[in-house]
Amino acid sequence: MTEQPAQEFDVVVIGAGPVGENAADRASRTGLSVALVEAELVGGECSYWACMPSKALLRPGAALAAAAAAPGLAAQVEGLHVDPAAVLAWRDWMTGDWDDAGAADWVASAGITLVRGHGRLAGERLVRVAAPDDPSAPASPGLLRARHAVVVATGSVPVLPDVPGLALAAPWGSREATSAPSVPRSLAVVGGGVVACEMATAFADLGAHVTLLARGGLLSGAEPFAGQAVERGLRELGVDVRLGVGLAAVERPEPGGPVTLTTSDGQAVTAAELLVATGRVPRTLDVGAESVGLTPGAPLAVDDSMAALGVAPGPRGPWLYACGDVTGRASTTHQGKYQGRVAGDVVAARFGDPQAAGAPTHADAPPPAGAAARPWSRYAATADDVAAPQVVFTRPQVASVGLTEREAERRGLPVRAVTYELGELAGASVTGPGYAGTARLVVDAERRVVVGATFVGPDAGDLLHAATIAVVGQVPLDRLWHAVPAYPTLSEVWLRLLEAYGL
Ligand SMILES: Cc1cc2nc3c(=O)[nH]c(=O)nc-3n(C[C@H](O)[C@H](O)[C@H](O)COP(=O)(O)OP(=O)(O)OC[C@H]3O[C@@H](n4cnc5c(N)ncnc54)[C@H](O)[C@@H]3O)c2cc1C
Ligand SMILES: NC(=O)c1ccc[n+]([C@@H]2O[C@H](COP(=O)([O-])OP(=O)(O)OC[C@H]3O[C@@H](n4cnc5c(N)ncnc54)[C@H](O)[C@@H]3O)[C@@H](O)[C@H]2O)c1
Repeated sequence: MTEQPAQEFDVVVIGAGPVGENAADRASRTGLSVALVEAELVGGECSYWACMPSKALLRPGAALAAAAAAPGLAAQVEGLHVDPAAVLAWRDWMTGDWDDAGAADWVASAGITLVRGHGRLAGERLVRVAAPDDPSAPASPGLLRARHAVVVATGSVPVLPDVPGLALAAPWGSREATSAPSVPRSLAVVGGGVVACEMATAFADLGAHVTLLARGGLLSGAEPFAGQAVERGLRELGVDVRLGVGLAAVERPEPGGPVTLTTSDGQAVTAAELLVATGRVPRTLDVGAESVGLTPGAPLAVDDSMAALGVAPGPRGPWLYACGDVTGRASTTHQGKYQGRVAGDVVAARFGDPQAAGAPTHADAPPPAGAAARPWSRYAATADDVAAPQVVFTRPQVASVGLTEREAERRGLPVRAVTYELGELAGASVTGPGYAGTARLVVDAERRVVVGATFVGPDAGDLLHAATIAVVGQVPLDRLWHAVPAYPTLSEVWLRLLEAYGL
Protein backbone atom coordinates (compact mmCIF):
# COMPACT_ATOMS: atom_id res chain seq x y z
CA MET A 1 0.00 0.00 0.00
CA THR A 2 1.32 3.47 -0.84
CA GLU A 3 2.38 5.45 2.22
CA GLN A 4 0.20 8.52 2.81
CA PRO A 5 1.99 11.78 3.66
CA ALA A 6 1.60 12.71 7.33
CA GLN A 7 1.35 16.44 6.57
CA GLU A 8 0.96 18.72 3.57
CA PHE A 9 2.47 22.17 3.11
CA ASP A 10 2.53 24.44 0.09
CA VAL A 11 6.33 24.51 0.23
CA VAL A 12 8.93 22.34 1.98
CA VAL A 13 12.44 23.75 2.42
CA ILE A 14 15.19 21.28 3.37
CA GLY A 15 17.96 22.97 5.39
CA ALA A 16 17.51 25.92 7.76
CA GLY A 17 20.86 27.58 7.17
CA PRO A 18 20.90 31.27 6.25
CA VAL A 19 19.85 30.38 2.71
CA GLY A 20 16.96 28.07 3.52
CA GLU A 21 15.68 30.59 6.07
CA ASN A 22 15.57 33.30 3.40
CA ALA A 23 13.86 31.09 0.82
CA ALA A 24 11.25 30.02 3.40
CA ASP A 25 10.68 33.61 4.50
CA ARG A 26 10.17 34.98 0.98
CA ALA A 27 7.83 32.14 0.01
CA SER A 28 5.75 32.46 3.17
CA ARG A 29 5.18 36.20 2.63
CA THR A 30 2.57 35.46 -0.02
CA GLY A 31 0.44 33.35 2.30
CA LEU A 32 1.96 29.98 1.38
CA SER A 33 2.32 27.46 4.20
CA VAL A 34 6.00 26.55 4.54
CA ALA A 35 7.78 23.75 6.41
CA LEU A 36 11.48 24.23 7.14
CA VAL A 37 13.28 20.94 7.80
CA GLU A 38 16.51 21.10 9.84
CA ALA A 39 18.73 18.21 10.91
CA GLU A 40 21.02 20.17 13.26
CA LEU A 41 20.82 23.82 14.30
CA VAL A 42 18.56 26.49 12.79
CA GLY A 43 20.97 29.06 11.34
CA GLY A 44 23.24 26.51 9.71
CA GLU A 45 26.99 26.36 9.31
CA CYS A 46 27.32 30.14 9.03
CA SER A 47 25.96 30.93 12.49
CA TYR A 48 27.67 28.23 14.51
CA TRP A 49 30.81 26.96 12.71
CA ALA A 50 31.67 29.35 9.89
CA CYS A 51 31.11 33.10 9.33
CA MET A 52 30.13 34.19 12.82
CA PRO A 53 32.61 32.30 15.03
CA SER A 54 35.46 32.80 12.56
CA LYS A 55 34.88 36.55 12.44
CA ALA A 56 34.57 36.64 16.25
CA LEU A 57 38.00 35.01 16.46
CA LEU A 58 39.51 37.39 13.91
CA ARG A 59 38.17 40.77 15.02
CA PRO A 60 40.22 41.32 18.23
CA GLY A 61 43.54 40.74 16.44
CA ALA A 62 42.47 43.12 13.65
CA ALA A 63 41.51 45.77 16.21
CA LEU A 64 44.87 45.41 17.97
CA ALA A 65 46.71 45.70 14.64
CA ALA A 66 44.72 48.84 13.77
CA ALA A 67 45.62 50.34 17.14
CA ALA A 68 49.27 49.43 16.64
CA ALA A 69 49.23 51.28 13.31
CA ALA A 70 47.67 54.46 14.75
CA PRO A 71 49.92 57.38 15.67
CA GLY A 72 49.95 57.93 19.41
CA LEU A 73 48.80 54.40 20.17
CA ALA A 74 51.60 52.23 18.82
CA ALA A 75 53.78 52.59 21.89
CA GLN A 76 50.86 51.93 24.22
CA VAL A 77 49.84 48.67 22.56
CA GLU A 78 53.31 47.38 21.75
CA GLY A 79 53.79 43.92 23.18
CA LEU A 80 50.08 43.49 23.87
CA HIS A 81 48.36 40.30 22.73
CA VAL A 82 44.73 39.35 22.51
CA ASP A 83 43.45 37.48 25.55
CA PRO A 84 42.67 33.98 24.20
CA ALA A 85 40.19 33.08 26.97
CA ALA A 86 38.24 36.31 26.45
CA VAL A 87 38.21 35.87 22.67
CA LEU A 88 36.97 32.28 22.95
CA ALA A 89 34.26 33.45 25.37
CA TRP A 90 33.25 36.18 22.88
CA ARG A 91 33.13 33.51 20.16
CA ASP A 92 30.90 31.34 22.37
CA TRP A 93 28.56 34.28 22.89
CA MET A 94 28.43 35.00 19.15
CA THR A 95 27.30 31.44 18.46
CA GLY A 96 24.72 31.58 21.25
CA ASP A 97 26.66 28.72 22.83
CA TRP A 98 25.54 26.60 19.86
CA ASP A 99 21.93 26.92 20.95
CA ASP A 100 19.41 27.76 18.22
CA ALA A 101 16.45 28.71 20.43
CA GLY A 102 16.54 32.34 19.22
CA ALA A 103 16.68 31.30 15.57
CA ALA A 104 13.85 28.80 16.07
CA ASP A 105 11.78 31.58 17.68
CA TRP A 106 12.29 33.70 14.56
CA VAL A 107 11.07 30.82 12.36
CA ALA A 108 7.90 30.54 14.45
CA SER A 109 7.38 34.31 14.45
CA ALA A 110 7.58 34.31 10.64
CA GLY A 111 4.73 31.77 10.54
CA ILE A 112 6.99 29.01 9.23
CA THR A 113 6.69 25.46 10.63
CA LEU A 114 10.03 24.10 11.85
CA VAL A 115 10.37 20.34 11.38
CA ARG A 116 13.38 18.85 13.15
CA GLY A 117 15.01 15.89 11.42
CA HIS A 118 16.96 14.81 8.36
CA GLY A 119 15.04 15.45 5.13
CA ARG A 120 15.40 13.41 1.95
CA LEU A 121 13.58 13.78 -1.34
CA ALA A 122 11.32 10.76 -1.85
CA GLY A 123 9.95 11.47 -5.33
CA GLU A 124 8.07 14.39 -6.85
CA ARG A 125 7.13 16.94 -4.13
CA LEU A 126 7.71 14.36 -1.37
CA VAL A 127 10.18 14.73 1.49
CA ARG A 128 10.80 11.99 4.04
CA VAL A 129 12.01 13.27 7.40
CA ALA A 130 13.99 10.95 9.67
CA ALA A 131 13.82 11.71 13.39
CA PRO A 132 16.80 13.61 14.82
CA ASP A 133 19.21 11.67 17.02
CA ASP A 134 18.14 13.74 20.03
CA PRO A 135 15.85 11.44 22.08
CA SER A 136 14.01 14.45 23.57
CA ALA A 137 12.94 15.63 20.10
CA PRO A 138 9.35 15.01 19.00
CA ALA A 139 8.73 11.94 16.85
CA SER A 140 9.49 12.40 13.17
CA PRO A 141 6.54 13.43 11.00
CA GLY A 142 7.67 10.86 8.41
CA LEU A 143 6.55 11.81 4.93
CA LEU A 144 5.76 15.44 3.99
CA ARG A 145 4.05 16.40 0.75
CA ALA A 146 4.62 19.79 -0.84
CA ARG A 147 1.59 20.95 -2.80
CA HIS A 148 3.74 23.21 -4.96
CA ALA A 149 7.50 23.24 -4.39
CA VAL A 150 10.49 21.80 -2.55
CA VAL A 151 13.59 23.92 -2.00
CA VAL A 152 16.90 22.21 -1.18
CA ALA A 153 19.33 24.36 0.81
CA THR A 154 21.49 21.74 2.50
CA GLY A 155 24.82 23.58 2.22
CA SER A 156 28.19 21.92 1.79
CA VAL A 157 30.62 19.64 3.59
CA PRO A 158 34.42 19.79 3.84
CA VAL A 159 36.60 17.53 1.70
CA LEU A 160 39.29 15.40 3.32
CA PRO A 161 42.04 14.54 0.82
CA ASP A 162 43.04 10.92 0.45
CA VAL A 163 46.40 11.05 2.25
CA PRO A 164 47.86 8.06 4.10
CA GLY A 165 47.14 8.31 7.83
CA LEU A 166 45.14 11.54 7.59
CA ALA A 167 41.67 10.27 8.48
CA LEU A 168 43.06 8.35 11.49
CA ALA A 169 44.95 11.40 12.80
CA ALA A 170 41.79 13.17 14.06
CA PRO A 171 42.34 16.27 11.92
CA TRP A 172 40.34 19.41 12.52
CA GLY A 173 37.98 20.66 9.85
CA SER A 174 36.63 24.21 9.92
CA ARG A 175 34.04 23.14 12.54
CA GLU A 176 36.67 22.03 15.02
CA ALA A 177 38.78 25.13 14.34
CA THR A 178 35.96 27.63 14.78
CA SER A 179 34.59 25.88 17.88
CA ALA A 180 37.94 24.98 19.50
CA PRO A 181 37.55 25.01 23.30
CA SER A 182 41.17 26.12 23.78
CA VAL A 183 44.11 27.29 21.73
CA PRO A 184 46.64 24.58 20.84
CA ARG A 185 50.30 25.41 21.34
CA SER A 186 50.91 24.76 17.66
CA LEU A 187 48.69 24.28 14.63
CA ALA A 188 49.52 22.95 11.18
CA VAL A 189 47.13 24.20 8.50
CA VAL A 190 46.81 22.44 5.15
CA GLY A 191 45.30 24.48 2.29
CA GLY A 192 45.82 27.89 0.75
CA GLY A 193 42.22 29.01 0.42
CA VAL A 194 39.95 31.26 2.41
CA VAL A 195 39.49 29.03 5.46
CA ALA A 196 43.20 28.24 5.72
CA CYS A 197 44.25 31.91 5.48
CA GLU A 198 41.59 33.19 7.89
CA MET A 199 42.16 30.46 10.48
CA ALA A 200 45.95 30.74 10.27
CA THR A 201 45.51 34.45 11.05
CA ALA A 202 43.10 33.82 13.92
CA PHE A 203 45.17 31.13 15.62
CA ALA A 204 48.38 33.12 15.21
CA ASP A 205 46.58 36.03 16.92
CA LEU A 206 45.53 33.67 19.70
CA GLY A 207 49.13 32.67 20.32
CA ALA A 208 49.47 29.33 18.52
CA HIS A 209 52.59 28.65 16.50
CA VAL A 210 51.09 28.17 13.04
CA THR A 211 52.59 26.41 10.02
CA LEU A 212 50.63 26.73 6.80
CA LEU A 213 51.21 24.29 3.94
CA ALA A 214 49.69 25.15 0.56
CA ARG A 215 50.22 23.07 -2.55
CA GLY A 216 50.11 26.24 -4.70
CA GLY A 217 49.97 29.91 -3.72
CA LEU A 218 47.45 31.55 -1.39
CA LEU A 219 43.93 32.57 -2.50
CA SER A 220 44.67 31.38 -6.01
CA GLY A 221 41.26 32.42 -7.37
CA ALA A 222 41.93 36.09 -6.55
CA GLU A 223 44.16 38.66 -8.26
CA PRO A 224 47.78 37.50 -7.74
CA PHE A 225 48.71 40.54 -5.59
CA ALA A 226 46.03 39.49 -3.06
CA GLY A 227 47.61 36.14 -2.18
CA GLN A 228 51.06 37.73 -2.10
CA ALA A 229 49.90 40.41 0.37
CA VAL A 230 48.20 37.80 2.59
CA GLU A 231 51.38 35.71 2.51
CA ARG A 232 53.40 38.73 3.71
CA GLY A 233 50.80 39.44 6.39
CA LEU A 234 50.89 35.89 7.68
CA ARG A 235 54.67 35.86 7.80
CA GLU A 236 54.63 39.14 9.76
CA LEU A 237 52.32 37.43 12.23
CA GLY A 238 54.92 34.71 12.65
CA VAL A 239 53.18 32.07 10.57
CA ASP A 240 55.56 29.64 8.90
CA VAL A 241 54.15 29.75 5.34
CA ARG A 242 55.30 27.01 2.99
CA LEU A 243 54.03 27.30 -0.56
CA GLY A 244 54.11 24.71 -3.33
CA VAL A 245 54.10 21.96 -0.72
CA GLY A 246 51.71 19.00 -0.76
CA LEU A 247 50.85 16.56 2.00
CA ALA A 248 52.31 13.04 1.61
CA ALA A 249 51.50 11.35 4.93
CA VAL A 250 50.18 12.05 8.42
CA GLU A 251 50.79 10.26 11.67
CA ARG A 252 49.45 10.76 15.17
CA PRO A 253 50.89 7.82 17.12
CA GLU A 254 49.12 8.67 20.41
CA PRO A 255 45.50 9.89 20.50
CA GLY A 256 45.69 13.43 21.87
CA GLY A 257 49.44 13.54 21.24
CA PRO A 258 51.25 15.53 18.58
CA VAL A 259 50.60 14.99 14.89
CA THR A 260 53.40 14.75 12.34
CA LEU A 261 52.96 15.66 8.69
CA THR A 262 55.30 14.54 5.98
CA THR A 263 55.27 16.98 3.09
CA SER A 264 55.63 16.15 -0.61
CA ASP A 265 59.23 17.41 -0.50
CA GLY A 266 60.10 15.19 2.45
CA GLN A 267 59.97 17.71 5.30
CA ALA A 268 58.42 16.78 8.65
CA VAL A 269 56.13 19.22 10.47
CA THR A 270 54.95 18.40 13.98
CA ALA A 271 52.09 20.24 15.67
CA ALA A 272 49.61 19.80 18.49
CA GLU A 273 46.67 19.98 16.03
CA LEU A 274 46.15 19.80 12.29
CA LEU A 275 43.50 21.80 10.42
CA VAL A 276 42.62 20.51 6.96
CA ALA A 277 41.02 23.28 4.87
CA THR A 278 41.08 21.88 1.37
CA GLY A 279 37.68 22.96 0.10
CA ARG A 280 34.03 21.96 0.39
CA VAL A 281 31.53 20.11 -1.81
CA PRO A 282 27.73 20.51 -2.05
CA ARG A 283 25.86 18.37 0.49
CA THR A 284 23.81 16.12 -1.84
CA LEU A 285 25.03 12.65 -0.89
CA ASP A 286 22.17 12.04 1.50
CA VAL A 287 19.23 14.15 0.27
CA GLY A 288 17.42 11.54 -1.83
CA ALA A 289 18.69 13.04 -5.12
CA GLU A 290 18.37 9.63 -6.79
CA SER A 291 14.60 9.57 -6.11
CA VAL A 292 14.13 12.40 -8.63
CA GLY A 293 16.70 11.25 -11.17
CA LEU A 294 19.64 13.33 -9.92
CA THR A 295 23.13 12.14 -8.97
CA PRO A 296 23.95 11.99 -5.25
CA GLY A 297 27.17 13.85 -4.46
CA ALA A 298 26.94 16.17 -7.47
CA PRO A 299 26.06 19.87 -7.11
CA LEU A 300 22.35 20.53 -7.51
CA ALA A 301 22.49 22.32 -10.85
CA VAL A 302 19.94 25.10 -11.28
CA ASP A 303 18.96 27.73 -13.81
CA ASP A 304 18.99 31.42 -12.90
CA SER A 305 15.52 31.14 -11.31
CA MET A 306 17.06 28.49 -9.00
CA ALA A 307 14.86 25.74 -10.53
CA ALA A 308 16.70 22.39 -10.56
CA LEU A 309 17.87 21.21 -13.96
CA GLY A 310 17.20 17.66 -15.11
CA VAL A 311 14.05 17.14 -13.03
CA ALA A 312 10.69 16.46 -14.66
CA PRO A 313 8.30 19.38 -13.98
CA GLY A 314 5.15 18.93 -11.92
CA PRO A 315 1.60 19.74 -13.08
CA ARG A 316 2.24 23.47 -12.56
CA GLY A 317 5.80 23.72 -13.84
CA PRO A 318 9.12 23.38 -12.01
CA TRP A 319 8.66 22.10 -8.45
CA LEU A 320 12.25 21.50 -7.28
CA TYR A 321 14.49 24.46 -6.46
CA ALA A 322 17.92 24.74 -4.84
CA CYS A 323 20.00 27.59 -3.49
CA GLY A 324 23.15 28.30 -1.52
CA ASP A 325 26.29 26.17 -1.23
CA VAL A 326 24.42 23.06 -2.42
CA THR A 327 24.23 24.46 -5.96
CA GLY A 328 27.98 24.99 -6.33
CA ARG A 329 27.24 28.44 -7.84
CA ALA A 330 28.69 30.46 -4.98
CA SER A 331 29.94 29.65 -1.51
CA THR A 332 29.26 32.72 0.59
CA THR A 333 26.36 33.43 2.88
CA HIS A 334 25.28 36.68 1.24
CA GLN A 335 25.25 35.23 -2.29
CA GLY A 336 23.38 32.15 -1.09
CA LYS A 337 20.82 34.33 0.67
CA TYR A 338 20.37 36.30 -2.55
CA GLN A 339 19.66 33.00 -4.31
CA GLY A 340 17.29 32.08 -1.47
CA ARG A 341 15.39 35.32 -2.00
CA VAL A 342 15.18 34.58 -5.73
CA ALA A 343 13.95 31.01 -5.15
CA GLY A 344 11.43 32.18 -2.53
CA ASP A 345 10.16 34.97 -4.80
CA VAL A 346 9.84 32.62 -7.78
CA VAL A 347 7.86 30.11 -5.72
CA ALA A 348 5.77 32.92 -4.21
CA ALA A 349 5.02 34.39 -7.65
CA ARG A 350 4.13 31.03 -9.19
CA PHE A 351 2.02 29.69 -6.36
CA GLY A 352 1.31 32.40 -3.77
CA ASP A 353 -1.15 35.25 -3.39
CA PRO A 354 0.45 38.51 -4.54
CA GLN A 355 -2.22 40.44 -2.60
CA ALA A 356 -1.34 38.78 0.74
CA ALA A 357 -0.36 41.14 3.54
CA GLY A 358 3.44 41.31 3.56
CA ALA A 359 3.80 40.22 -0.07
CA PRO A 360 6.79 41.96 -1.63
CA THR A 361 6.04 44.90 -3.89
CA HIS A 362 8.02 45.31 -7.07
CA ALA A 363 7.40 45.84 -10.76
CA ASP A 364 8.64 42.54 -12.19
CA ALA A 365 6.10 40.13 -13.62
CA PRO A 366 7.02 36.47 -13.03
CA PRO A 367 8.15 34.53 -16.09
CA PRO A 368 5.45 32.40 -17.73
CA ALA A 369 5.82 28.66 -16.89
CA GLY A 370 8.49 27.15 -19.09
CA ALA A 371 10.09 30.51 -19.97
CA ALA A 372 13.43 31.66 -18.57
CA ALA A 373 13.39 34.47 -16.04
CA ARG A 374 14.45 37.84 -17.42
CA PRO A 375 18.04 38.67 -16.37
CA TRP A 376 18.20 41.21 -13.52
CA SER A 377 14.51 40.68 -12.70
CA ARG A 378 13.44 39.62 -9.19
CA TYR A 379 13.23 36.07 -10.50
CA ALA A 380 16.81 35.56 -11.72
CA ALA A 381 20.05 35.34 -9.72
CA THR A 382 21.89 37.13 -12.52
CA ALA A 383 24.55 38.58 -10.23
CA ASP A 384 25.93 35.12 -9.37
CA ASP A 385 27.92 34.94 -12.55
CA VAL A 386 29.05 38.53 -12.91
CA ALA A 387 29.04 40.34 -9.59
CA ALA A 388 29.47 38.02 -6.59
CA PRO A 389 31.35 39.91 -3.85
CA GLN A 390 33.56 38.41 -1.14
CA VAL A 391 35.65 39.71 1.72
CA VAL A 392 38.40 37.52 3.12
CA PHE A 393 39.02 38.67 6.69
CA THR A 394 42.77 38.19 6.70
CA ARG A 395 45.31 40.94 7.44
CA PRO A 396 45.27 42.62 5.02
CA GLN A 397 41.64 42.05 4.01
CA VAL A 398 40.97 40.92 0.47
CA ALA A 399 37.75 42.29 -1.01
CA SER A 400 36.69 41.38 -4.51
CA VAL A 401 33.70 41.41 -6.81
CA GLY A 402 33.11 40.23 -10.34
CA LEU A 403 35.93 39.04 -12.54
CA THR A 404 39.67 39.05 -12.03
CA GLU A 405 41.76 40.24 -14.96
CA ARG A 406 42.68 36.62 -15.72
CA GLU A 407 39.05 35.42 -15.61
CA ALA A 408 37.85 38.30 -17.78
CA GLU A 409 40.52 37.42 -20.35
CA ARG A 410 39.54 33.76 -20.17
CA ARG A 411 35.98 34.78 -21.01
CA GLY A 412 37.25 36.60 -24.07
CA LEU A 413 36.36 40.11 -22.89
CA PRO A 414 38.32 43.08 -24.27
CA VAL A 415 40.00 43.70 -20.93
CA ARG A 416 41.95 46.62 -19.61
CA ALA A 417 42.99 46.60 -15.94
CA VAL A 418 44.24 49.54 -13.88
CA THR A 419 46.00 49.21 -10.56
CA TYR A 420 46.67 51.77 -7.82
CA GLU A 421 48.56 51.60 -4.53
CA LEU A 422 46.19 52.60 -1.71
CA GLY A 423 49.06 53.87 0.42
CA GLU A 424 49.43 56.86 -1.92
CA LEU A 425 45.99 58.21 -1.01
CA ALA A 426 45.49 61.10 1.36
CA GLY A 427 42.74 58.96 2.93
CA ALA A 428 45.33 56.29 3.70
CA SER A 429 47.89 58.67 5.12
CA VAL A 430 45.46 59.99 7.73
CA THR A 431 45.06 56.47 9.17
CA GLY A 432 48.74 56.56 10.14
CA PRO A 433 52.11 55.90 8.59
CA GLY A 434 52.68 52.79 6.56
CA TYR A 435 49.20 51.99 5.24
CA ALA A 436 49.80 49.47 2.45
CA GLY A 437 47.28 48.14 -0.01
CA THR A 438 46.44 47.71 -3.66
CA ALA A 439 43.32 48.22 -5.75
CA ARG A 440 42.56 46.98 -9.25
CA LEU A 441 39.66 47.68 -11.56
CA VAL A 442 39.04 45.33 -14.47
CA VAL A 443 37.29 47.18 -17.27
CA ASP A 444 35.53 45.93 -20.37
CA ALA A 445 37.31 48.36 -22.70
CA GLU A 446 34.63 48.17 -25.40
CA ARG A 447 31.63 48.83 -23.18
CA ARG A 448 33.71 51.02 -20.82
CA VAL A 449 32.17 49.42 -17.72
CA VAL A 450 33.79 47.84 -14.66
CA VAL A 451 33.51 44.03 -14.71
CA GLY A 452 35.67 43.32 -11.67
CA ALA A 453 37.39 44.99 -8.74
CA THR A 454 39.79 43.89 -6.00
CA PHE A 455 40.87 45.86 -2.96
CA VAL A 456 43.59 44.56 -0.64
CA GLY A 457 44.46 46.40 2.56
CA PRO A 458 43.32 47.16 6.09
CA ASP A 459 39.52 47.63 6.09
CA ALA A 460 39.47 47.10 2.31
CA GLY A 461 36.11 45.36 2.73
CA ASP A 462 34.53 48.76 3.29
CA LEU A 463 35.45 49.77 -0.26
CA LEU A 464 33.70 46.83 -1.83
CA HIS A 465 30.06 47.74 -2.09
CA ALA A 466 30.68 50.73 -4.31
CA ALA A 467 32.40 48.35 -6.72
CA THR A 468 29.52 45.88 -6.52
CA ILE A 469 27.11 48.68 -7.45
CA ALA A 470 29.34 49.75 -10.35
CA VAL A 471 29.47 46.18 -11.71
CA VAL A 472 25.78 45.37 -11.19
CA GLY A 473 24.71 48.77 -12.51
CA GLN A 474 27.12 48.53 -15.47
CA VAL A 475 27.81 52.17 -14.77
CA PRO A 476 29.79 53.69 -17.66
CA LEU A 477 33.22 54.99 -16.61
CA ASP A 478 32.28 58.45 -17.84
CA ARG A 479 29.33 58.47 -15.41
CA LEU A 480 31.41 56.97 -12.57
CA TRP A 481 33.62 60.05 -12.97
CA HIS A 482 30.75 62.04 -11.46
CA ALA A 483 30.61 59.84 -8.34
CA VAL A 484 32.93 62.12 -6.38
CA PRO A 485 34.67 60.40 -3.46
CA ALA A 486 34.85 62.33 -0.20
CA TYR A 487 38.23 63.67 0.87
CA PRO A 488 40.26 62.31 2.65
CA THR A 489 38.88 58.75 2.52
CA LEU A 490 40.12 55.53 0.99
CA SER A 491 37.28 55.83 -1.53
CA GLU A 492 39.41 58.37 -3.35
CA VAL A 493 40.99 55.35 -4.94
CA TRP A 494 38.05 55.41 -7.37
CA LEU A 495 39.16 58.79 -8.71
CA ARG A 496 42.77 57.66 -8.97
CA LEU A 497 41.82 54.45 -10.78
CA LEU A 498 39.70 56.36 -13.29
CA GLU A 499 42.56 58.79 -13.83
CA ALA A 500 44.89 55.84 -14.34
CA TYR A 501 42.45 54.61 -16.98
CA GLY A 502 42.85 57.91 -18.78
CA LEU A 503 39.81 59.89 -17.70
C1 LIG B 1 35.09 28.60 8.33
C2 LIG B 1 34.15 29.26 7.38
C3 LIG B 1 33.99 30.63 7.43
C4 LIG B 1 33.12 31.27 6.54
N1 LIG B 1 33.02 32.62 6.60
C5 LIG B 1 32.18 33.26 5.75
C6 LIG B 1 32.04 34.67 5.80
O1 LIG B 1 32.69 35.35 6.59
N2 LIG B 1 31.17 35.26 4.96
C7 LIG B 1 30.45 34.53 4.06
O2 LIG B 1 29.66 35.12 3.32
N3 LIG B 1 30.57 33.18 3.98
C8 LIG B 1 31.41 32.53 4.81
N4 LIG B 1 31.52 31.17 4.76
C9 LIG B 1 30.67 30.43 3.82
C10 LIG B 1 29.25 30.25 4.43
O3 LIG B 1 29.37 29.62 5.68
C11 LIG B 1 28.37 29.41 3.52
O4 LIG B 1 28.41 29.93 2.21
C12 LIG B 1 26.94 29.43 4.04
O5 LIG B 1 26.87 28.87 5.32
C13 LIG B 1 26.03 28.66 3.09
O6 LIG B 1 24.72 28.68 3.59
P1 LIG B 1 23.71 27.49 3.26
O7 LIG B 1 22.44 27.85 3.94
O8 LIG B 1 23.73 27.20 1.82
O9 LIG B 1 24.35 26.22 3.97
P2 LIG B 1 24.62 25.92 5.52
O10 LIG B 1 24.94 27.13 6.27
O11 LIG B 1 25.60 24.79 5.52
O12 LIG B 1 23.22 25.42 6.04
C14 LIG B 1 22.66 24.20 5.58
C15 LIG B 1 21.71 23.70 6.64
O13 LIG B 1 21.04 22.55 6.14
C16 LIG B 1 21.01 21.55 7.14
N5 LIG B 1 20.90 20.27 6.44
C17 LIG B 1 21.80 19.70 5.60
N6 LIG B 1 21.30 18.56 5.09
C18 LIG B 1 20.06 18.42 5.63
C19 LIG B 1 19.04 17.44 5.47
N7 LIG B 1 19.18 16.41 4.62
N8 LIG B 1 17.89 17.60 6.18
C20 LIG B 1 17.71 18.66 7.01
N9 LIG B 1 18.65 19.61 7.18
C21 LIG B 1 19.80 19.49 6.49
C22 LIG B 1 22.31 21.73 7.89
O14 LIG B 1 22.22 21.14 9.18
C23 LIG B 1 22.43 23.24 7.91
O15 LIG B 1 21.76 23.78 9.03
C24 LIG B 1 32.39 30.50 5.60
C25 LIG B 1 32.55 29.11 5.55
C26 LIG B 1 33.42 28.50 6.41
C27 LIG B 1 33.58 27.01 6.35
N1 LIG C 1 35.15 35.26 4.28
C1 LIG C 1 34.49 34.42 3.50
O1 LIG C 1 33.69 34.80 2.65
C2 LIG C 1 34.73 32.94 3.65
C3 LIG C 1 35.50 32.46 4.71
C4 LIG C 1 35.76 31.11 4.77
C5 LIG C 1 35.23 30.24 3.83
N2 LIG C 1 34.45 30.73 2.85
C6 LIG C 1 33.92 29.85 1.81
O2 LIG C 1 34.09 28.51 2.15
C7 LIG C 1 34.54 27.79 1.02
C8 LIG C 1 35.50 26.71 1.48
O3 LIG C 1 36.74 27.32 1.88
P1 LIG C 1 38.10 26.51 1.76
O4 LIG C 1 39.20 27.41 2.15
O5 LIG C 1 37.96 25.20 2.45
O6 LIG C 1 38.17 26.16 0.21
P2 LIG C 1 38.92 26.90 -0.99
O7 LIG C 1 38.37 26.26 -2.21
O8 LIG C 1 38.87 28.38 -0.84
O9 LIG C 1 40.45 26.48 -0.83
C9 LIG C 1 40.85 25.16 -0.84
C10 LIG C 1 42.37 25.11 -0.78
O10 LIG C 1 42.79 23.78 -0.56
C11 LIG C 1 43.75 23.42 -1.52
N3 LIG C 1 43.61 21.99 -1.77
C12 LIG C 1 42.58 21.35 -2.36
N4 LIG C 1 42.80 20.03 -2.38
C13 LIG C 1 43.99 19.83 -1.78
C14 LIG C 1 44.75 18.69 -1.50
N5 LIG C 1 44.35 17.48 -1.85
N6 LIG C 1 45.94 18.85 -0.86
C15 LIG C 1 46.37 20.08 -0.51
N7 LIG C 1 45.68 21.20 -0.75
C16 LIG C 1 44.50 21.07 -1.38
C17 LIG C 1 43.46 24.28 -2.73
O11 LIG C 1 44.59 24.40 -3.54
C18 LIG C 1 43.05 25.59 -2.06
O12 LIG C 1 44.18 26.34 -1.69
C19 LIG C 1 35.19 28.78 0.10
O13 LIG C 1 34.76 28.57 -1.22
C20 LIG C 1 34.77 30.12 0.60
O14 LIG C 1 34.03 30.86 -0.35
C21 LIG C 1 34.19 32.07 2.73
